[in-house]
Amino acid sequence: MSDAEAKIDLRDKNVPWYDPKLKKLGPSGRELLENYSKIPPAEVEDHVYKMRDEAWDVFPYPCIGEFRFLDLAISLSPDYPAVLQRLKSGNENFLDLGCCFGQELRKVAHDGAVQENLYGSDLRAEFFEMGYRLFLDRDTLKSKFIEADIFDADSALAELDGKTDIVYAGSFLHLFDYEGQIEVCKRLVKLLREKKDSMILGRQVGNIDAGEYVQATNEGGIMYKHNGESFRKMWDRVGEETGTKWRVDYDFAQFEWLSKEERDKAEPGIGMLRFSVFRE
Ligand SMILES: C[S@@+](CC[C@H](N)C(=O)[O-])C[C@H]1O[C@@H](n2cnc3c(N)ncnc32)[C@H](O)[C@@H]1O
Repeated sequence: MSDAEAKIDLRDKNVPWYDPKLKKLGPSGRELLENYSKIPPAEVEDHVYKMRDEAWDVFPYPCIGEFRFLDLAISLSPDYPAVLQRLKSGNENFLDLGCCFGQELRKVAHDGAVQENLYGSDLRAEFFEMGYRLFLDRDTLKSKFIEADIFDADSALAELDGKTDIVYAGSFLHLFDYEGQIEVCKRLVKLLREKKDSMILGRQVGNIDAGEYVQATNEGGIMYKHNGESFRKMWDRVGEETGTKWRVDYDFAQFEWLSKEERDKAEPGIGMLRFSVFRE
């Protein structure tokens, strides 16, 4: 076991991806906690620290250690207005895949989506409990959470096969190597409704120089970091192997939350790939 793996096992906080201090709580995260969860503004930060540390003990992902679970991303997509319109209609289903706290699901619920049509899914059901406690909505949220391993074709997620219109996959595909990502995408093809414009949107860590990188927090220790073109090629292959066609829109940007100093120290070429993949 490597030193990093041992620290992960022990939930050690002395790792570069555990920020002792919240640098800045993004306005969308704060808005959600104050207006959806009705937490008094002066109590928001203490609540966030407490819940972050509890989630760290479930699994110490960088998105938890760096508080990125409150840096809401779905509404930054250029496709968000159309997605929201579709989810307000009451005719379409939404799945937040690898939802962790389910923050993006809460964002669309808060923005007016029909809650009964929203699903969250994760390998670790402990995160669903954390989500209710973070957002204080156990008795009000009408959405459903499904415990499932995305690689298990017989999991409870099968109830959504062919019935899902929109999938959000935030910081999810990058948990796997290239072949793992292909397998997940094929599973998504099965989950999505066989209809033009059923779609997947999301974001994940990428690199201008696409390829496999060592990442201790990933199962298997490898993260395939895409650039836009490699991501598009992956979907071409998924299409060929499933007899389907997909259009990929993307943008790639440097991590906007890093200071200039942190950016200078970061891995060369690293950035965030944001994508929307539409069935044709
Ligand atoms: C890095 S977090 C991303 C959380 C959230 N989607 C976001 O955008 O911040 C990845 C999540 O995927 C879940 N996960 C990891 N492997 C999985 C698998 N095989 N099947 C389903 N969920 C998985 C983890 O438990 C974790 O909650």
